[in-house]
Amino acid sequence: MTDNAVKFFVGNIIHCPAKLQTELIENGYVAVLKNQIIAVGDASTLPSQLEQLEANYKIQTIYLRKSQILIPGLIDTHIHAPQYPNAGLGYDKTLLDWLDCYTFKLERQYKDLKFAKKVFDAIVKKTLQHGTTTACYFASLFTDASLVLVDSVIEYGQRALVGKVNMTLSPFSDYVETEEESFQNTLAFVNNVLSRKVDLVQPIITPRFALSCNLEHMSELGTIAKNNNLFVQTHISENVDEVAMVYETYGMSYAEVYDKSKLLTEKTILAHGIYLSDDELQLIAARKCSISHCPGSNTCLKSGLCDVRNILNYNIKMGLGTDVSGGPSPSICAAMRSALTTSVHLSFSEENYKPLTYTDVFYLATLGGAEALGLDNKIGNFRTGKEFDALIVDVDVDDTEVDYLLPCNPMEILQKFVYCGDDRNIVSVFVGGKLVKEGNTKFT
Ligand SMILES: Nc1nc2[nH]cnc2c(=O)[nH]1
Ligand SMILES: [Zn+2]
Repeated sequence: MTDNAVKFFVGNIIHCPAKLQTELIENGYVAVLKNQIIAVGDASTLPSQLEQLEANYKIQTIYLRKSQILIPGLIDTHIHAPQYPNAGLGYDKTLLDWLDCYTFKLERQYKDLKFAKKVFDAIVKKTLQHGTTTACYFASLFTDASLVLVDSVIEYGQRALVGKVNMTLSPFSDYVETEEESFQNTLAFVNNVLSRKVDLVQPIITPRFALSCNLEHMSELGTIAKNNNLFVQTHISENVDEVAMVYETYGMSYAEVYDKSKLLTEKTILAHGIYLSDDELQLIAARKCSISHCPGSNTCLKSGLCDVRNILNYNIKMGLGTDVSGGPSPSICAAMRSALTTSVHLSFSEENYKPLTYTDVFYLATLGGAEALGLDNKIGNFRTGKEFDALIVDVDVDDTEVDYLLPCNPMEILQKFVYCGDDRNIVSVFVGGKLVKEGNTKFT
């Protein structure tokens, strides 16, 4: 497609204009110039739109089929790129043993930058294939390997936050760093990423969790985040043994530990949050942090059932995370399904509990994720002025899970995609207006 052309995507469009709200623009259009959405509307007004623009721009029109919908790109708010080779493995353990027996042993291997490149190319390509237009990555403890992930993300055109992992406490003497190394290497990583001046990619400060860093170290990392206006990501309250160990170590709640380290800000993404008390949720809400819900991981590591409805009631920003390889799947579509299952399971033991619906998890996977990552001014839905991160979803593709035997209306197409779809139903993926995955869509 020509770069200075205005592209009109015409057909059925579904997005979330606000928290937990879903809008269908039936027979609508989204007009895109370069990376930006310049107009959204009803296709009946298209002739007058085209007339206005034709004098100055080339026009390209992409007509969606009846079995297709245009939706915003999916957002993974928590994923560990180096753990991808372990996806599907090690679920005989729970969190703390899983870290020692499987995860650290794999993560130690990323001094080998050839191995790093192979894995990072694979995970970036795979997540894009599954429609993840934005990912918030835990990269490696090693700075060079973390920069290899930045290379892969830039090469394949994904939008991403990438963090060098920090940990000074670990069972392995060759997989740990001193506080000084952590501080210096984090600064070097941040400066390297910022110096590339790539709009799509930003560094994020990444203390692993309260059991791998001490208070002083976490405060220093918080200072780097503050001085450079960066986001912070870490884990919180994922597993009962972990929560107990944090209390034993610090004599205060998990959220208080991070608050004491000045890590709780409106630019903080906390993964899991299953066992947070009301006081902790109030504190997290007051600090305006986000929570990444990782239901696939919470199930496979037998961590527990996270009550999303309860967290949303505190007005805490929330998105979905695959948490590969705590979670087995790199797909946010799978995470949506897993969030639905978890919510239904919660409803079995709580009277009058209203389980999440397919549109609720669609919100979490799109605008919710954008809000959690502080990117809702840029992406998350099809508001004019935002960047065009989008997927064309088709439920009538040969050789997939979905047989399209009876016509579906657009909301049913979304519902089918959420419950039955996979990457084969994502026929086109756009990041910042650029086509990064092309399926069987006709460009006219
Ligand atoms: N799920 C998960 N939880 C963690 N807590 C600390 N590190 C990790 C990790 O790598 N994965
Ligand atoms: Zn994680």
